[in-house]
Amino acid sequence: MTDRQSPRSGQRGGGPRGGSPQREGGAPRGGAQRRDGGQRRGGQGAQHKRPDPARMAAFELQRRVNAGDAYANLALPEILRDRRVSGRDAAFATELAYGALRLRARYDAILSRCLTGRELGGLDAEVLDVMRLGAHQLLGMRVPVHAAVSETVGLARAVSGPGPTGIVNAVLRAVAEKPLEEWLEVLAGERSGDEPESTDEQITRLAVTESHPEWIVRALRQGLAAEGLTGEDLSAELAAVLAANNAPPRPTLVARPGLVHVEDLAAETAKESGTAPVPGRWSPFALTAGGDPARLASVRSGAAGVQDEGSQVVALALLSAELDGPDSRWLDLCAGPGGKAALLGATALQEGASLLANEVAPHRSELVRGALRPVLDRPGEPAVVVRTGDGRELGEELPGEFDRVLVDAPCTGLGALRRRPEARWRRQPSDLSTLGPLQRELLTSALDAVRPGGVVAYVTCSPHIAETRLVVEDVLRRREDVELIDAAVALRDAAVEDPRVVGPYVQLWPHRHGTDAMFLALLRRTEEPAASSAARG
Ligand SMILES: C[S@@+](CC[C@H](N)C(=O)[O-])C[C@H]1O[C@@H](n2cnc3c(N)ncnc32)[C@H](O)[C@@H]1O
Repeated sequence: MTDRQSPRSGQRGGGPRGGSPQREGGAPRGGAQRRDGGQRRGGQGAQHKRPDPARMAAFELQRRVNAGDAYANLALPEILRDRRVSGRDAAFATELAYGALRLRARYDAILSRCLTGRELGGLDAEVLDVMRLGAHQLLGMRVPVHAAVSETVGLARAVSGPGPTGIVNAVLRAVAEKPLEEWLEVLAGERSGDEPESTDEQITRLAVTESHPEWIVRALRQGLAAEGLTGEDLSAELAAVLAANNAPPRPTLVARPGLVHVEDLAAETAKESGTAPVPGRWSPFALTAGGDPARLASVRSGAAGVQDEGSQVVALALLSAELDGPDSRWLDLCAGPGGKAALLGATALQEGASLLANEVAPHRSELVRGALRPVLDRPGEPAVVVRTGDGRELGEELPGEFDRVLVDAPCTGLGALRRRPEARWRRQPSDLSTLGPLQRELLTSALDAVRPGGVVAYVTCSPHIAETRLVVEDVLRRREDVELIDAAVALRDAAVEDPRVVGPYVQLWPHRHGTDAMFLALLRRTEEPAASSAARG
């Protein structure tokens, strides 16, 4: 234990980090270093040597994700372990596979322009995945052309036999003829006449050049427009957020208050990784560091964890919101896997509050238990407790019981696309029709569970207005015992000094804040529970 640094008294941990997101893991540009320490020989003799394990690992991940239903972040560690790929090779494999997954639409558009007399869809799926990996080495990783082409041809031979090697070689050589900037101009196309680009044209163009499904480009545009952006500002920010989604973030750590001091965690990470950690830009408990967080003793003990700064600051904003009366019973209604619950639980322990962390999925409530392990099962009251159950029922079961409630609602996750390379291709607009009613019911239940005068934070890791402000406005319309309070004020009190964050809703953005695109609304109960039920009826 260190001295008690509370979210409500903590100081910001240093100046703005600034700069754009870094390349993941600092992978080498000229091709991976071989596990035996030898340097790759580029093109010479590559036709007859086995593909290197890093590229094989990247290919296997592509296949598992594109042909199956694997999640890249879960499958990759297993693949790297099985293929004994580690260190710089693992970083190379990660950057290669994640980049090819994220930028699939961009690369497919380029590859199809380089395929003469054939349709991309007519290629074997394995061959197409090999080509995507080749394209990313050439255009996204600056691997020298001879190495990228010959290694990719070797990979094609290893996975599909000699048949496709000719076409892979020809297509990649054509890809290599232009740098990325020129390809992007080609994809953007020549527009004739002086007519300004229409919104639909802009969305179609960006969907290809920035590799996102059109419905997501449209949703992000709407989210930015909801903040009052128009014209060139809107276009510039839309392009910036899409680009930010394509840049892998470095993992951010949280030093859970009262369990480890952020400066001690910084010293630990510096020792472990050999690189200087960078203090958080917003959260006083955040730092960004190189190396593998899982190797840190503080992470293994649960005193620290990996947590995006956006997630940290929305939880801190709930605790900063002004409250009259008691402030000792907190609820996290949708707690799995437990990142925000762990921050709330550590603070609860410091401040003598209790926390009920609720999660509907049993396997995810086990994850919550794991995240909360340093603060669970402490003798005496108040306590940090994990419950498995449907959050929609909690408002009726425990009406008016809590002073502060977090609803971190299940959502499309469109705010975290940069860390989930396949998510943009898996999510569908139809997901909103199941999530919308659930989000409304969970928020309603949270408002029933909070006492009059208490505060509810409605949070999503999505900037899609259908799951952010429209949900809140709908619920507000149906109840007379709830008022919206300015989340920007609470966020400022908690940590975030950014004049661009204007209430009452708060929307963080990866291109502005370097965080996931977290949404936060704060609502206060104003009447007795009975009145709320009547109003809901
Ligand atoms: C966005 S995640 C929460 C993330 C979490 N707060 C954290 O910081 O780690 C939403 C969670 O809500 C859970 N969930 C979905 N439906 C629920 C329900 N009816 N009641 C409670 N939890 C639910 C999901 O299983 C998921 O774990």
